[in-house]
Amino acid sequence: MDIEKVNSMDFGEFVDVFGNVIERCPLIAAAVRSQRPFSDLEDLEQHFFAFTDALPQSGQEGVLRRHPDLAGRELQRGELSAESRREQSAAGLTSLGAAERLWLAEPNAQYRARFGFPFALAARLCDRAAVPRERRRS
Ligand SMILES: NC(=O)NC1NC(=O)NC1=O
Repeated sequence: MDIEKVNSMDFGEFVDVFGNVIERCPLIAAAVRSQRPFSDLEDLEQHFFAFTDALPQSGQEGVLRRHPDLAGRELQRGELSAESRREQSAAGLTSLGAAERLWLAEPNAQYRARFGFPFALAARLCDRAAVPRERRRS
């Protein structure tokens, strides 16, 4: 994507395109847009990092709370964002059987009960093909 194009996007278009860079937090994209112009896409990415890093702990926990559980209810109900669906699919979570889903539901619930937000990880990195050969366990 061309950075000139990004810098010239109006508010609605920018939030449409980048509103889910931080899962279900279009407000962050709206705030980042105010920091235009960006020198390139890496610069744009750095602004998202800087914004989320600068949030107080309560804000960062709020961001985590917006994440759907891995292989959770939203997936079953078809309510994942396109990005989450792609990520969970890359990790094989969209094709689990009922027993495997149940097996994951328990630790998900325990984690949420203990910390107050869902267990979250970059599911797409769980795709074996995305892990460099030398870092694979088996
Ligand atoms: N809970 C959690 O990690 N959710 C997710 N992670 C990810 O990469 N996509 C998700 O939906």
